[in-house]
Amino acid sequence: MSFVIAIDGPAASGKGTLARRLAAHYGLPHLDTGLLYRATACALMDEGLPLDDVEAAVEAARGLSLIDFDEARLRGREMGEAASLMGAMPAVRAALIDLQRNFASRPEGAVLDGRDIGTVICPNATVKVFVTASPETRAQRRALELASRGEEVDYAAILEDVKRRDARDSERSAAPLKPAADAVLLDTSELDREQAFAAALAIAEGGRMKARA
Ligand SMILES: Nc1ncnc2c1ncn2[C@@H]1O[C@H](COP(=O)(O)OP(=O)(O)O)[C@@H](O)[C@H]1O
Ligand SMILES: Nc1ccn([C@@H]2O[C@H](COP(=O)(O)OP(=O)(O)O)[C@@H](O)[C@H]2O)c(=O)n1
Repeated sequence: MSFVIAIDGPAASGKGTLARRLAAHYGLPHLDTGLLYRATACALMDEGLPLDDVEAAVEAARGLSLIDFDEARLRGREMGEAASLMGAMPAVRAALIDLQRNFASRPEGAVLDGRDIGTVICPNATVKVFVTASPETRAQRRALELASRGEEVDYAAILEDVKRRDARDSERSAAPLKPAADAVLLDTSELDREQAFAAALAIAEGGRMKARA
């Protein structure tokens, strides 16, 4: 039976960390779909094109190749902001659907994390988790992450980034950030990485058992 786990949530909530660990636990492939939006923005920047050029963004999205991703660059602060501009363009979202659904349709299943996995990309996922944490907690985690990557960090500016991105992602017309009706909410504000993983694993096991029954 194919086992698809959809993890959604706002910026720096811990989606990627949980998705990676669940994928390793179950031996499933993992796709961080935020990287698709980040790589689309990066392609425009590299060509010196404005980030509101919809046609160029769609072309860049269609031309993405998962194996070419320079993750260190894509995960920088500037690219997160630019990616959310890409995510607000319905045509860019449409151009990325097939790649994500193909990834999710592997026979064994897959783990995908993003903003619209449970609502749009994989509405029939076996398990859906919506990960949240307070904006202050998320900004703190992102600041530590960026500092560990060698970026200069300003906590107040990162908190502003997180709030601005939350608002843009939640208020856009196409696939806004929101929990699917059948998603389980997981607030990790008070949980360390191990506790958050244990909670996510319990949710995943619950969904797996239910699907088998
Ligand atoms: N429960 C947690 N407690 C503390 N730090 C965490 C927790 N979950 C994730 N992190 C850290 O927070 C940062 C953002 O997590 P990440 O999984 O990349 O979030 P997202 O994919 O939602 O943007 C990473 O540096 C990660 O190691
Ligand atoms: N499935 C997805 C994934 C990301 N995105 C967009 O891409 C941006 C970057 O996503 P990300 O998951 O890499 O960002 P973080 O949550 O890691 O900060 C988000 O702010 C969204 O606007 C999206 O619209 N849909």
